[in-house]
Amino acid sequence: MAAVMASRFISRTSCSSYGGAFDSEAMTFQSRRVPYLSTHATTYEGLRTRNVVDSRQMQLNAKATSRQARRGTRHASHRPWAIVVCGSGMNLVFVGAEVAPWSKTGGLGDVLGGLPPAMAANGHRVMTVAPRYDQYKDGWDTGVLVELKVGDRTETVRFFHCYKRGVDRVFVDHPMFLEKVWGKTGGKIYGPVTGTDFEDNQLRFSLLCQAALEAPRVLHFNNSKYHSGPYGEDVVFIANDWHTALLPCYLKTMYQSHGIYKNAKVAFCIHNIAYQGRFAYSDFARLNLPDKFKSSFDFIDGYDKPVKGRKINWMKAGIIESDRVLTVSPYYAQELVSGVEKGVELDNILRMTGITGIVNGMDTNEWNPSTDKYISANYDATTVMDAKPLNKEALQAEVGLPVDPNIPVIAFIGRLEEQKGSDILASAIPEFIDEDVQVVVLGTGKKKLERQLALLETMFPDKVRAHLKFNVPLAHGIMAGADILAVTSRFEPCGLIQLQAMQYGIPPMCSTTGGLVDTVKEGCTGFHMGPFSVECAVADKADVQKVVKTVKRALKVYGTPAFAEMIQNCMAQDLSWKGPAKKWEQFLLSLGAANSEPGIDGEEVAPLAVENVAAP
Ligand SMILES: Nc1ncnc2c1ncn2[C@@H]1O[C@H](COP(=O)(O)OP(=O)(O)O[C@H]2O[C@H](CO)[C@@H](O)[C@H](O)[C@H]2O)[C@@H](O)[C@H]1O
Repeated sequence: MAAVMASRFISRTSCSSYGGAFDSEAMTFQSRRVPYLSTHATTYEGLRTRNVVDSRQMQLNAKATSRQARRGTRHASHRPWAIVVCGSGMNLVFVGAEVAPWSKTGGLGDVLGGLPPAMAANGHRVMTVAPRYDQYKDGWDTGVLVELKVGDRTETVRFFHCYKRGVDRVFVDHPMFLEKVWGKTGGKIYGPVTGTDFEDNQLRFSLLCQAALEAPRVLHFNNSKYHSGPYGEDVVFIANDWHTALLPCYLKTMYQSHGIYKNAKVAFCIHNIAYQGRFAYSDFARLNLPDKFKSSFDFIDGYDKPVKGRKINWMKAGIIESDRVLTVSPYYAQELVSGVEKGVELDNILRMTGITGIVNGMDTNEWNPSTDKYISANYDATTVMDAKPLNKEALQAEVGLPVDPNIPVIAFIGRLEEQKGSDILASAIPEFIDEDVQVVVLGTGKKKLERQLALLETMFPDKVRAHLKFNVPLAHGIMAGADILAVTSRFEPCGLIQLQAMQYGIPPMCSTTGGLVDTVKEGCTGFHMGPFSVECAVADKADVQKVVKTVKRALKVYGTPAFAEMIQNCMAQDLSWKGPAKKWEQFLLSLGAANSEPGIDGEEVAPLAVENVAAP
């Protein structure tokens, strides 16, 4: 440990000038730390020390630019897509286990894909740090390596990078990530099969947290015309879910106690409290943290998994050790502090720390029915009624259901886990399938839940299709072609699926929980079924009836002027990250990190940039 700590802090003394001139001195510092890398580094565009800018001058330039932007006088006419100029803002570093489109198993990846560009568009300097699970075509080798103490070994990680939509996308390269997934990012990020952790997950995510703390200090980027050099120390880290919960602990013990990152802050965002990272108490030793942190991790529950009795709980520590905690909708924030059931035994801690809810936005570049490359007939609010039958026919043909645009199609898309209540839907289907209706399910997850849906397809071959895959084009095809989206979640922190549905003119039919309450209005943009039991062992009979009743109610409205109005209401909303990004800005400013300033009212940088589509 000591040796690594030493090498870590040498950089501090040898780079005392940074924050001043981002020049070749900094490069020398890079080379000193990792001498055998200097030649690689010079081949990397992002690391070249062209455009040397004095940081103070740079800030003044940025402020002037920002003022011009507010007056609307500065547009990059030579690049018609570059419609944004940036203010001085904040230095933001989002850290997460997945980042779409490079890696995604669900909504966490979407948020780390979509929110950072929206923050960049508002004038902030933004980086994401996520593992390199694959050989991403667009991720370049920075040639920068750091050594980190992970468990009882010293590991070397290498940083890869690309700059997209105003965001520095940093990927942490290490065999613990790359060799696990190796070209198949879907579903293998966390374990060999759904619901099972990789044995070394604690080490993998310890490595991610430490690498994320190094990235703003050691990486020098000149891609943006508004910012250059390293991010430095006045940074706000945004840690997402339990995988990143060690970040505030390492920040305090490895950096702040040595005078580094003194003014940095950490916000901890809960996307799903059901996954907390509970491990054996003895595993605390693997984390290389001083004993004083033990109480933040200490946790006792009544479960036998992964071990009986006393445990460590990563999320608990993340909540306690961060500066502030937030989650992805206001209603979910209320639920989390309401009691043990919804707060999953961390409600007491959250009542102590407090928690803020900001509803998620969605990526309206990826999900735009008027430009969607995956759908048969592109449309907007004025043409939706003409396009829907065409897209429905295409969907029915693709999944092998009888092609008839007059039959209403109910869709379900999601991870097949108890949270999403696919078992509740499966129990309800036989009770409403006699109606004139078809059901299309797209999901992958627990084998038991997959089998249940596959069986329904066998029982009702002309009416039910279960595609047990992770299939992005089909997800888009479903959104364009279906009429109603069933969201049968037992709990739902925010939910992006209902936002995507509304964006495509599909009124969701949803349980009354979490972000579904904040985003779907009964009778206006969708149908509410009422709250469901969070008991996961079996599908509660009363909840099954709520689904059956609401399906029948929705089918009565389908095809009427009231339904057409709901479609219009759905499509009239601005569901993009623009509004939520402003709320995030207010929240992050309230942390008071040094040199934090508001940004500007921006649009997304390069909204149509084709290079944003990452491909393994
Ligand atoms: N089989 C499949 N094929 C293709 N695409 C599929 C798919 N299954 C799911 N998806 C996609 O994955 C995403 C799912 O996002 P959600 O937010 O609805 O749920 P998730 O529970 O994963 O996220 C968690 O984090 C997010 C982000 O904060 C919260 O909104 C949410 O409530 C919380 O549970 C959507 O983009 C959806 O289109």
